[in-house]
Amino acid sequence: GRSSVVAALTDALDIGVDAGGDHPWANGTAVMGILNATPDSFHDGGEYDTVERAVARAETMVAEGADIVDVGGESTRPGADPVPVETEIDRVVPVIEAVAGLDAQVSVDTRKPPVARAALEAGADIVNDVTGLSDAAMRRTVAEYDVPAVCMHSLAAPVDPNRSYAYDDVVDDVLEALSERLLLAERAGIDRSQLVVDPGLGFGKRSGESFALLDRLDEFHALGCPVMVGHSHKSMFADVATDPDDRLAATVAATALAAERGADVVRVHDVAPNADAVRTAARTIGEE
Ligand SMILES: Nc1nc2ncc(COP(=O)(O)OP(=O)(O)O)nc2c(=O)[nH]1
Repeated sequence: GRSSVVAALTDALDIGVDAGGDHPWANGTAVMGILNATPDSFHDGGEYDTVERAVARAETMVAEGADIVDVGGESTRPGADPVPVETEIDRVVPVIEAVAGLDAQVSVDTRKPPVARAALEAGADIVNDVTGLSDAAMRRTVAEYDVPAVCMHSLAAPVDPNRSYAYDDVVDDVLEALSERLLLAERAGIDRSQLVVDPGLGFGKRSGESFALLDRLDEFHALGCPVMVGHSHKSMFADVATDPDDRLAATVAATALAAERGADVVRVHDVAPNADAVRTAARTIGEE
């Protein structure tokens, strides 16, 4: 049943989920295609290391049905090399300028306020911050540009995959942490209706915890925002996949489950198969 945290949040907030407006998630589950302009992203690092290759990839993803293209210039995987601001800007801005004209919204996946600002100036529509807008300067930037922002849960400390993080109940703990982030954002002048929450699968969560967050994804609507989930090819599927190097089928299955549980955005590498899963779920539950 609903946890006490969810009940408390729902009563306290008592606001409906504002998934409306002209946002890509306004009608059903939106598909966010991942475009990693990095040399070292865990799944597809280095594949789109020139602007031409990145733009071609974006065009393919839009043709396959991506509602949003998420452009990232720094890998978030544990132990990834940190990227200087200027380098990250040099990676993402030319791609965003070239992709902004496609028939999809563009999000910038960055934790750095100057990169977000440069990306927004270059035509990005959405800020995707894996630190949950933890930097006050990022909150000011999102408020100033008045754009939608993804507020993802990840642990403040660098993630050490060997350390087990003691959650009492991972869903309750992540819900409470995100609720605090949303209040901080509101204090910075960001309207809750421009925020999307994301439990951050794999970020400081062990496999079982990521699956619990996926199972109870709908409870995140208690925060009053659309809900996004990123699971594509992640290590949570390592011991689920027949071939450990091929996690596509597990990813697509999880997409269907997330859509059935009310996900407003799914963040994936392979757009066409996951768009099929979204439509399959919508057809099954009668939303299409
Ligand atoms: N909102 C959101 N953003 C994210 N950004 C990166 C990754 C990690 O995946 P990927 O970008 O493919 O790998 P890397 O960080 O190595 O580039 N996961 C999420 C996620 O789950 N949610």
